[in-house]
Parts: sequence; C-alpha cells; structure tokens
Amino acid sequence: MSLAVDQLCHHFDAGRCRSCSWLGLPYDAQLADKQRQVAELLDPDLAWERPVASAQLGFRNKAKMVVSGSVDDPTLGILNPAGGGVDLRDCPLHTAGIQAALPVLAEFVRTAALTPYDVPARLGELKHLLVTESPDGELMVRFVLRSQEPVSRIRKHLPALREALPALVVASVNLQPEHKAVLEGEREIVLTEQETLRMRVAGPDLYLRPQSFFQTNTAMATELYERARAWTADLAPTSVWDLYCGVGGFALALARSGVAVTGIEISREAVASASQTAAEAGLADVRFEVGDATAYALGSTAPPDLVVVNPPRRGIGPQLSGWLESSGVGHVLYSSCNAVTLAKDLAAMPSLRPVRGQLLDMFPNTGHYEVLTLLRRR
Ligand SMILES: C[S@@+](CC[C@H](N)C(=O)[O-])C[C@H]1O[C@@H](n2cnc3c(N)ncnc32)[C@H](O)[C@@H]1O
Repeated sequence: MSLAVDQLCHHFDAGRCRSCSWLGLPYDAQLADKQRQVAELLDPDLAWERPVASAQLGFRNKAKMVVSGSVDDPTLGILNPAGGGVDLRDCPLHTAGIQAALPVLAEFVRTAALTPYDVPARLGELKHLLVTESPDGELMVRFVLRSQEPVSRIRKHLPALREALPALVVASVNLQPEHKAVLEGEREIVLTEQETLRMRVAGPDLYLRPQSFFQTNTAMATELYERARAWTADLAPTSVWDLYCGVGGFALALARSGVAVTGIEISREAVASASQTAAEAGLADVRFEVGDATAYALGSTAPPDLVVVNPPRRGIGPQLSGWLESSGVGHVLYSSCNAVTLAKDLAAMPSLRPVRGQLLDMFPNTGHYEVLTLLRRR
C-alpha cells in the first residue's frame, strides 16, 4: 500500500525540501518507471530480472548535513535559495540510528560552541556533519570544519558526547578551508582510537574509514554483492579484477580459494580499508592497489577472466571500454548508478553484450537507481 506524501515526509509536503523529487509518485510506479527507462536505454530485448525494491524510508546509511544558523540554534540539513538553513534533522530517509543521533549532535554544536559556517558572510567554523550508521547500529561522525580552531573543544567535549551517544565509535574532523561547494577536504584528523566502522554485508565484513565511499543503502549494497557472487559462480574465473573497488565489496564477495582477485581504487583510505578486511579474513589471493582504473588496465599484460567495474556516475569512458572491447576478457560485470553513461560505454563495447540485468533501487523517491549487468563476449 502506498502512503500519501504528508505521511511520508512533512518537509516535502510543506515545500521545505524537494530533494526526493519522486516522492509524489507511488512507490510501485517509481519502480516501474525506472525499469522502463533501464530497458529502453540499455536493451529492450533482454529478459530483465524483477527490480529489487528498497524500503522507501529509513534506508539511507549516511547523512550529509549542512550546518547553519547559530551556535545556540543550529540547523542541520540544507540551505534554502537565499542561503538560510533548513533543519532536516528528522529526515525520514535516514536510518533510525542517524535520526536519533542528529538531535544529540545539534546539542553538541551548542555545548562545544561550534559556530556554524555562514556561507554568504564566509564566517564561522562548522560546515557539515557527516554521519554514517553501520548495519550493527554503530556510528561514524565527521565534523567538516573551516579550520582547526574548534578541534580542542571537540576533543574536550567528546567523552560527554560518547556518553550521550554510546553508538558513536569513530569520530573525526575533516578540514575544508576553501569557500566552495565541496562536501569535504583532503585532511582528516581521527579523534577516536577506533578508525573504522565495521560494515556487515555479503562476504567478509567490510571496514570503512572516514574518507572512503560506501553505497548509501546498505540493504541494496548487500543485494548487489550477493548477486555478483551468484551470477558469476558458474563462470569459475581463476582471475578477477574489481576496478573502482572502493572498500572492496565486489572483490571480497567474489574471493574464493585459488582465485586471484585484484582491486583497483583511487582512494588510499579505501584501499587501506579493503586490505585490512582481506588480511583479517586470511584471503591471501586478494590484493588491493591504489591507482587509476583505466591506467591499470592499459598497463597490464595479462587480462583476467572476469572484470568487475563499478565507476562513479561518469561511467568508465571510451578508453577503458575500448580496452575491454579488444582485451579478450570473457565476462564483465558492470554495476552502474547512471544508465545513461552505461549505455554509452556499452555502445563502445559491441563485442560484450548483456546476458543478465537487474535494477536495484538504491535511491528510492528519486530518478536514480543502480543497475547490474553481466556482459558476455559474443
Ligand atoms: C561507485 S563507487 C564504487 C565503490 C565500490 N565498488 C563499492 O561497491 O562500494 C566508485 C569508486 O571509484 C573510485 N574512483 C573514482 N575515480 C577512480 C579512478 N579513476 N580509478 C579508480 N577508482 C576511482 C571512487 O573513489 C569510488 O570509491
């Protein structure tokens, strides 16, 4: 049964936030529209598997809150067109643990006297609060600051915050000194002894460090990695590459004894996390390397049996698709969050054709989704 918009989100209903631009559409219709788009863009003749539905609310494991307002009355949410703060601390997309944590963190802004950054005036310190919840209910909290000035106050009040928020296991400061619309900067200062959040998904538990990507919908990520394993099981590859591997979700789900798995990823922190998982799980045949996915492929002399690619929205681009087309690789598992760039990449690899495909609804209430396709050389 579909819920009415006012039952789903009072912020959307009141016009305060329109980020979930499809919220007015019943959930079944959202899925059907996405499925239609995927088939039209990629392959209308493929026997597409039933889309994997998500919970419509409470699925988002990461909150990216812009902090605005004042020390005594901070807003955690977004900015309106005039640059004023809109408080969305009860945004129903977030997991229950994040929804419970945000009011405690708003109180911490007051206690630790963290002046919210004022974008038009270019004054203040606290720009964003980034909060991630693991499947076990543990929290990583990151304070994105303009400078180091408030760090000592955060450290001083951290024990009290951890008492108020016992689920908090990783806390860090990220420094983003520039006046530009980017979420975070390069420098991270971890304030807790524990540096990683344990993410229980399909395969070995993954570790997440502050500056690493993780799929925003843990249930859909688990489904994705399970399918990767199931769809490739009978291919029995002896060598696998996971390009754009992040913290290693696909690589680790495909690890088996005797199968050489290599993960390539641009983020050093993500590679450190993935390597930690492989070492703890005793997976001697799995290794991760920091590098550019395309450069790695173009520089290799021995292509593997199976390549997994899971690029950012821009897709893998003409160089890597061209390399895959002529590489002789028998199968490619392409997981994409943008069917438009996936369609372009597929057009550049005419020898590799989709034999399985499924939409996973990673981003309910928006036009976005994840699509997994298994390509076979013809
Ligand atoms: C959509 S995420 C996928 C991550 C991972 N496969 C997962 O399931 O969580 C894309 C990843 O590509 C990485 N990335 C971006 N550009 C890259 C490049 N040129 N070469 C390798 N990795 C890159 C990002 O840091 C990010 O971790």
